Amino acid sequence: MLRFSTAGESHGESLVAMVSGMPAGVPVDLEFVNRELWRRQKGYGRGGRMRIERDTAHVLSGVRHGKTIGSPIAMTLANNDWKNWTEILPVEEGDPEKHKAVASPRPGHADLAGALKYDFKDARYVLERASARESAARVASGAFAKLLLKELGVGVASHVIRVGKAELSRPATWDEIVALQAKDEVLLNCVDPESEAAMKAEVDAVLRTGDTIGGVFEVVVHGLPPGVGTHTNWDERMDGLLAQAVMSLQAVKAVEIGRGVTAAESLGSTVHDSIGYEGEGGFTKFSREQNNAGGIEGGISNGEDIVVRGYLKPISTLRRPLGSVSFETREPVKAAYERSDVCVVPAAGVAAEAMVALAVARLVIEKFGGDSLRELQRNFNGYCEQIRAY
Ligand SMILES: Cc1cc2nc3c(=O)[nH]c(=O)nc-3n(C[C@H](O)[C@H](O)[C@H](O)COP(=O)(O)O)c2cc1C
Ligand SMILES: C=C(O[C@@H]1CC(C(=O)O)=C[C@@H](OP(=O)(O)O)[C@H]1O)C(=O)O
Repeated sequence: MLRFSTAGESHGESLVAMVSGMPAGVPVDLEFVNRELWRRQKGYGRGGRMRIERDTAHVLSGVRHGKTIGSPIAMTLANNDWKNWTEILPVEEGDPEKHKAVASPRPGHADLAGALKYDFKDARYVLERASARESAARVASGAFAKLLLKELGVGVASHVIRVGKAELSRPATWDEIVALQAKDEVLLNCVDPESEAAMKAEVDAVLRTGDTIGGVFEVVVHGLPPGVGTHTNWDERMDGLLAQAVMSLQAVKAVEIGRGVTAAESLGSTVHDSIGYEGEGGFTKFSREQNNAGGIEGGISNGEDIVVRGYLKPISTLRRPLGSVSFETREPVKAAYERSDVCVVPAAGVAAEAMVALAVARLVIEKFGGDSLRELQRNFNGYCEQIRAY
């Protein structure tokens, strides 16, 4: 089974990622892994921390001579900011003068709930791990899942469809979304320049007022055959696994598959994707005129693009902080503020690509099996032949 886990605090020495269950023989392009990390650092509205970090994966195991060897892949990603925090977060008991406690919890962050739960008077010990810094380790792990999927002709990409009130004005094609990934500059990762300008204006407004803003990203999986995932058990359904994978990202508060949200207010006759039989293209001769289902029916991929949207709340650390209460005095105070992102929709989209790639790769490995890429590919191709001849 493909599994991954991460360790590391935001201002600790390093993030750690471990991916196990990858077949042997998958070509590993480290430049690609590092470019994925670069993409996650970008986007209009990110804070000062992203000028300090240069995320790079240091692979310790599981790869030899440029290919996976079937054993767990362990990676570290250094936190450049760590050295600036050795006095604030001393390894051993430090100078209390220099230890700046986060003692006025930020509404919306994990500070208060975490401090109560772990019995801390300093929410810094909570935010260190709650921080979305951890999503860099997810992206490094997800890059390996993408490399595997690429060998089967499956691609995963994301774009931004909303920032605040500014929405993408038209649907995007797969080619447009993929083209965004090749760009050397990332503004709001939007396929339409006019919509992107409107999104930028939303970010500019909150930059001026000391506020923050959320939005919606969309992740698309292209080239996946029908039949991945299953209806037979609740915890093996592809839609359920994708929802958990994306919802687990910091600040994602809703996940939508296909047109899930508007489907709830629409008639069945307009929502469901009529089935045709055109005899050309695709994995089978069956075809759809639209893809409101987002490529999943009954928890099983149906051969259309998988479409998953993540809805992000606005960032909770505000330059003009909300009201809070001091842990020490219990008096009303303003919530803590040091520095912060104000908009992270493009970055969250990149992290969600990684989560989606990991979830899909897990189901692909479960279905097609194989300890080596060659074996997996043989099983995959055999199945594709079978459904083509159905
Ligand atoms: C890429 C990314 C960057 C983030 N940056 C910040 C930030 O700078 N400041 C902040 O308060 N929250 C930031 N967040 C969100 C918090 O990590 C998140 O709100 C917090 O951990 C509480 O979790 P929850 O929102 O999922 O409940 C970021 C989220 C993502 C995905
Ligand atoms: C470090 C990253 O994001 C961080 C996520 C984050 C949070 O609270 O989630 C808070 C900020 O950290 P800092 O307080 O050090 O500025 C972001 O920069 C990253 O994305 O790599």
